[in-house]
Amino acid sequence: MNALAPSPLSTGVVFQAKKLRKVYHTGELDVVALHGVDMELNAGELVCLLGASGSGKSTLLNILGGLDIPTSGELLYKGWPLDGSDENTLTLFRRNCVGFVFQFYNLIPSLTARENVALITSISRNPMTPEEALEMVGLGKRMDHFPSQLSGGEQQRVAIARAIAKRPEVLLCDEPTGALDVTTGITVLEAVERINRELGTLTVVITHNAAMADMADRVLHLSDGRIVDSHRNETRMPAAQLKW
Ligand SMILES: Nc1ncnc2c1ncn2[C@@H]1O[C@H](COP(=O)(O)OP(=O)(O)OP(=O)(O)O)[C@@H](O)[C@H]1O
Repeated sequence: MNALAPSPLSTGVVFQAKKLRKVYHTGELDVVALHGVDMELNAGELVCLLGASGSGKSTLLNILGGLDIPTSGELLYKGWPLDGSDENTLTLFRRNCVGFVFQFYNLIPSLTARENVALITSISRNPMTPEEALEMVGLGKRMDHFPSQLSGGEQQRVAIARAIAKRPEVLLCDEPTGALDVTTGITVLEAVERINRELGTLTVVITHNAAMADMADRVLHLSDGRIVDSHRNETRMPAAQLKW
């Protein structure tokens, strides 16, 4: 089966990056955001990407999600190249295989939670219903509310429901709790944790917050565009028990 078609989740290595390098050219200045990243991400893992501001976390996540391409190096998604050498592969990958959650929720204000999610389910090939997706993030009772009637944490959970409604193999979250207080942030992380556990979605979460790393299977530390440390947690702490 084509790995880029919607399919049951796979096992084994999902992403393989070799010597991934990203240089931004701005005027006369070249900024090297990634300095040769090597890594593998496996099916069903919950991975935390930690690092200081400017260390290259968003650059790496955007490349993993097919929103950007590396300047050089190799990136394979289940053997398919995501390095820009094949635009068709990138398009299919973005459409079928990956869901994104950003710090700001980017919901359409004039649509209800259900309608925001339905925008995606209407163009996906094997989606959940918007109701199923909203139930998964604990918003079964708020489906007909507009974004302005929801708290920040609830809006972020709608954004998560929208990201996972197409049943992507990969969920990429860029500072999903960055705009939220601790208690609300934890409800969002609980939703992420549940999706990873129940759907088996490979989930990568960017954070500045080292306390969040305890909920992950694996923690990758980025510094100055390099992975400087990678460790595996023997047990995952439930998101509800995290403190920061
Ligand atoms: N579009 C761009 N053009 C030029 N430089 C960029 C661009 N995007 C990022 N950079 C630079 O690349 C480096 C890595 O940025 P990146 O956003 O990936 O870091 P980050 O770890 O996600 O930071 P933060 O936690 O602040 O979001 C930084 O030096 C940044 O200024």
